[in-house]
Amino acid sequence: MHGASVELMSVSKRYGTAVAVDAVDLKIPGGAYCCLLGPSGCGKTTTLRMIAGHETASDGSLLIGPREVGHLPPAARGTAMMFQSYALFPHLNCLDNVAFGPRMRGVDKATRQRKAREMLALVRMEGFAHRLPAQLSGGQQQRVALARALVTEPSVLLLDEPLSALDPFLRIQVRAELKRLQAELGITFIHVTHSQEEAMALSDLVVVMNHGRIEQAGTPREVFSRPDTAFVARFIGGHNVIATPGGLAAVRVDRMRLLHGAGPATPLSLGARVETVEYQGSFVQLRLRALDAVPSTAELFAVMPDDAFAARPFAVGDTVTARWEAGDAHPLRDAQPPADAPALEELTP
Ligand SMILES: Nc1ncnc2c1ncn2[C@@H]1O[C@H](COP(=O)(O)OP(=O)(O)OP(=O)(O)O)[C@@H](O)[C@H]1O
Repeated sequence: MHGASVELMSVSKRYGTAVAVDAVDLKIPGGAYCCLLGPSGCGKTTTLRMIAGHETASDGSLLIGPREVGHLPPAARGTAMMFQSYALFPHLNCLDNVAFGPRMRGVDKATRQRKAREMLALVRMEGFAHRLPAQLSGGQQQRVALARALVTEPSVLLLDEPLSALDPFLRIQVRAELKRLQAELGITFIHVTHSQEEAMALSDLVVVMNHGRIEQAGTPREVFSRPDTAFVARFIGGHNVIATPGGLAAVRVDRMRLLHGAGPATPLSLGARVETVEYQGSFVQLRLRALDAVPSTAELFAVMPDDAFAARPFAVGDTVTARWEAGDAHPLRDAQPPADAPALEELTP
C-alpha cells in the first residue's frame, strides 16, 4: 500500500441555496495523517464524502495522486471509508466480514481468506476470526471494521468520527492504534473529528473548518502556537482572546500571570475577578471575568502549576490583575475588535 496525495481546488458543495462547503482549497501530502476538525455542521463530513465520491462537488476539482477523480465512482478512486457505526454484517464472522468486499469483486476463496487473515493480524484481531460481531467489544468491532476497510488496499483511508462511539478509555487506546497503523502502512488517513484533543494527538496536518470554509491548516503545533483567527484560538482551546489596542490577540492561558488586587486595564493587563478555581493535579485552572471588557472577550482562563498556586493561592471572588508579556500576545487575522469592544482609549491607562 502507498499513500496518495489529495488535493481540493476551490471545491464547493451546495444543497439548494445552502452552502455546505465553500470554495475549499486544500493539499494533503501522500502518507499524511490529516484531521478535519470543526464544530457540528461546518462541512467536514461533506468534504470527506466528496473525496470518497459518495457526494458530487457542485464546483471545483479534486485530485487523488495525479488523477482528477471528480467523475469517478467511489470504487475507482483508491479510497476506502470507515464509518462511525461499524456496520459489520451481524450474521458473518470477523473473517467473512473482512473477506466480504473481495468476495463481491470475485476474488477466489483462498486468496480472499488469506488477505482477510493478514488484515485481522494487522489490527491484532487474528484470534477472533470466527467470532460474530455481537461477541466482540466496541473497540474490537472497530478494529474489524478497520481491517475491512484496509483489505481493499486503499491509498487513502477516510474515517468519519471513527472513535465517537467508544467510551473515553477505549477511545484513547484505539486512537493510538490508528496512529500506529497509519505510520506502519504509510497510506494517507483523512479523519473527521470535532475533538480538538483527538486532532492534536493524531495529525500531521490539522484542518480547522468553520461555516464550510477552512479557517487554518497546519501542523498541530503551528495551529496551537499561531492561531490565525479568534475562532481557531477558541476552538483549539488553551487560549484567551483579548481585545488589545492593535486588535484582537490570542494569549495562551499558561502565559497569563496573576497578581493579587485588580489594577487598571493596560495594553498588557486586565483587572479581573476569579469565578472558579479547579484543581487538576499538576496544575490549577482559574476562570476569570475581566472587569472592563465587553462580553465577547470578558471570560478569561489562567492555569498555574499546582506548587505555584499552593504557595500563593487565589480564591473565588478575589480581584486580580492578569498580565502577559508583549511577545505572548499573538495577533489574530480578524484583528478588528468586535463592534462591542472597548475603544482604544478605554484600554490604555
Ligand atoms: N443532504 C443534505 N441536504 C441538505 N443539507 C445538507 C445535506 N448534508 C449536509 N447538509 C448541510 O450541510 C452542512 C454541513 O454538513 P456536514 O455534515 O458536512 O457537517 P459536519 O461538519 O460533518 O457536521 P457533524 O459534525 O454534525 O457531522 C450542514 O449545515 C448540513 O445541515
